[in-house]
Amino acid sequence: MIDQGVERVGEPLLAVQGLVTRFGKFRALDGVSLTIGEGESVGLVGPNGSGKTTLVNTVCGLYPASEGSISFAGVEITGKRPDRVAAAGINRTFQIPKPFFSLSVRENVEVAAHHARQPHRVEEVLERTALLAVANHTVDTLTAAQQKRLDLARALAMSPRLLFIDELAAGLSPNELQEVAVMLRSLVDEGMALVVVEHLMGFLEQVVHEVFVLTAGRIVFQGELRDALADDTVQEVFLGRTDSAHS
Ligand SMILES: Nc1ncnc2c1ncn2[C@@H]1O[C@H](COP(=O)(O)OP(=O)(O)OP(=O)(O)O)[C@@H](O)[C@H]1O
Repeated sequence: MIDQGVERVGEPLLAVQGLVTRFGKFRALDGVSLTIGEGESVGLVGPNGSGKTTLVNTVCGLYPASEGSISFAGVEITGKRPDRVAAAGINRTFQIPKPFFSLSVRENVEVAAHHARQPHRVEEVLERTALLAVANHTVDTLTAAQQKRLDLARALAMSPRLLFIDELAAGLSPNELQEVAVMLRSLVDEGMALVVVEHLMGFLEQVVHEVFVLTAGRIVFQGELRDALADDTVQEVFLGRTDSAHS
């Protein structure tokens, strides 16, 4: 069982303080501090290699924190195993989904639901992620977009309070992107907190309230997306790719 602790009123849902993640001598995260409130939806943007996935992996317990602390709903989770972090209510999707390929879509979601904090309706998750029609198919028959939706379905089946979305949009068609944006927005409307790692600003602006801009393992901006795009430091960070960042 995860350390239950006592949830304090007014605590942010996620509080990251002075987080450093080292690979050898390289500091992929170099003192990241941020808070995310219950039901907030934020974007995490930054150039390739700036540390976005490392931040997700460190919060989720896949990488050990070298320094700093992470607490969730007032309970320290620094150094907890990924399954303990998930049991506490933090789930995530992967840039490259890792389903059980020999199982059906429904079985994949059932496995995740088995570990849920609260019993969850598998059929509801399948419907919500538009996978009901292929629920009995094995995963190796799915398109790339369906595999991404399955990854999201598995995360949702665990009833997270905070969900990290790691570049879900890459490789989706404009229609699929729009559907995913609407689905994520509905999760936020229902009170789930979201952290969306994404390069597509047009997608982000439909889903998040504000963004954190990360470069070289440090947060250099926090605020509304439109202010981020007008910020000198942020423009410098994206120098050479500012145009595509608006797409
Ligand atoms: N397991 C690892 N071992 C060694 N170095 C790593 C590891 N994971 C990430 N890094 C390095 O840490 C830095 C941050 O990588 P990370 O994947 O977090 O960046 P990112 O912002 O998510 O990039 P992208 O947008 O390309 O996904 C990079 O220099 C990367 O090479």
